[in-house]
Amino acid sequence: MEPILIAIFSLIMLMVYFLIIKPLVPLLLLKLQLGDKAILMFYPIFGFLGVLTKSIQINNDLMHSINHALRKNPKAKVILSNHLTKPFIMLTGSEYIKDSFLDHHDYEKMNPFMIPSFLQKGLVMSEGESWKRQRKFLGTAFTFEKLKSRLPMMNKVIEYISENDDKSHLNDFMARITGEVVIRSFFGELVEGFQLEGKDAQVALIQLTGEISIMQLQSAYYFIKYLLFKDRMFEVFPCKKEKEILRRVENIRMKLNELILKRIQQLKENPVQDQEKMVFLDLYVTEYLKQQKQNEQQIDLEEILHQFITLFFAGTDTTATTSGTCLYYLAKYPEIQSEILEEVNQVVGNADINEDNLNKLTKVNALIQEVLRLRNPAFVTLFRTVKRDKQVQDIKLKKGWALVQMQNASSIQDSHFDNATEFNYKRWFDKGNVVKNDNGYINIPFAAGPRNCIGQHMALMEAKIIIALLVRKYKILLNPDVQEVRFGVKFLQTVEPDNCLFFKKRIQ
Ligand code: HEM
Repeated sequence: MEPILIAIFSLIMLMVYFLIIKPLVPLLLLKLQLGDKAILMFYPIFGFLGVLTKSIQINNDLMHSINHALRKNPKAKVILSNHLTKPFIMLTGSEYIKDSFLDHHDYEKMNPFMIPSFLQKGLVMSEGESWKRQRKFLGTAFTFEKLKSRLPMMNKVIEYISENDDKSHLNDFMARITGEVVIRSFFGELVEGFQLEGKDAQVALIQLTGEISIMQLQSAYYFIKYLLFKDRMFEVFPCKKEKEILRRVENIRMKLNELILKRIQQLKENPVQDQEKMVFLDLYVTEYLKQQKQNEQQIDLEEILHQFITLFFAGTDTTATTSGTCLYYLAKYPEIQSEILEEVNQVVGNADINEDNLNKLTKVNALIQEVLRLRNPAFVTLFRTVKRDKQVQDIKLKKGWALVQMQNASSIQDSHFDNATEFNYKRWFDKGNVVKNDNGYINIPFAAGPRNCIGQHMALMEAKIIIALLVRKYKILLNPDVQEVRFGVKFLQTVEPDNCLFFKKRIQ
């Protein structure tokens, strides 16, 4: 009996050491050093994700606990938490965030997909020279000037999907629109009627990427596997669900590869001459063929495929959730909805949204800015690992620690916005003086620095058209059967439940 008891005792002591003492001691030392500048939110095993989950359970709002702590202690520059056995540093002070964004080479992003064959070689995950080359190459395609040729396509997609979707699931409805826009922006006419797994391509991709990204939040088994093995988690003792996901990933990869190869063949025989008409794939294939001719191959098929998945992953749910949250606020505040409808009728009338009227939708723009300030779906950046011991302002970070930037932390402080926690879209009408004590890193919903969001113009363009066209066509109402609307998390900050809104067709 005794040896068994000793073994159990030793196991418990080991667990206490790894799960509590090991991450907690450096956090306590940091707290001692930083005093008021640090808030300690230690939560054994689950860390930051445990804080969010508890905040949803108690307050119906994933950000409540963190925002409450930050407002109570406006001097705080950092939240100290844990990620299983490691210290987890959440930067909240704008100077700290600035330093870490500028020194981006010192941090490695953790792949949120855990499947390296899907995203790893694209812009979000790549590093060093490969990231620099991709950023430069794609940067030219994401300017407003280049994107404006997509406006007719966006109008068409929104019209079609809003007419045909049953609109009973807000986030699905929005993601069908934004997913289709990304697919068409990448592949153009090549994807007409394109299906994956017997479904419309964007539906299959949304389902798959959604399932993968929330797996770790759904069961402790996946969560601990993710913390232990990261992007190798699917390789280690895969369960039935993981094997099924890997099969779907392979199937989708194969279908996308066929599409890319088809375009390579088409452009070999018949190159596109007009740069303005090129979708993202055409830009890639043209460069790929040019490099092949010059024997200087840098882009390969795998990169093109990963880039598509990257843009789909980065551009679909983010824009969908932002638009969905805007619609929720319009339902909650009917007077704002009337003001927005009046603007749309005056500026756009019955026409499509084009380059001229898009920029005159100042109230629609103000609504989106306010949602991004207060309810940014990307409430923190992707998790990072610190690559080497380094200093950020007065914090000494150790190699291997986990870190995120809370890019909206300053947005809820009265020192930067009047009545900061109040939803007031009118604050954005006065363009000049919205942000107080601004150092350029206070209102940064799309992050900042060299690795800021490359798709921000596209996101704003899409969200404006979605809101304008939907408000013109439908009266947006809160579903009376839904007792409580909450801000939860489906990888991103999301309005829940999914059936919280009604869309009642307006009499034309
Ligand atoms: C409202 C919608 C959006 C929001 C709030 C948003 C937010 C962000 C944020 C915060 C980052 C930095 C992430 C990090 O460093 O961990 C980022 C990066 C990125 N976003 Fe967006 N995004 C949106 C829409 C889009 C769209 C529409 C696309 C493209 C179709 C896109 C493509 C990207 C890419 C490729 C990166 C990585 C850039 C790099 O590392 O160089 N995003 N986004």
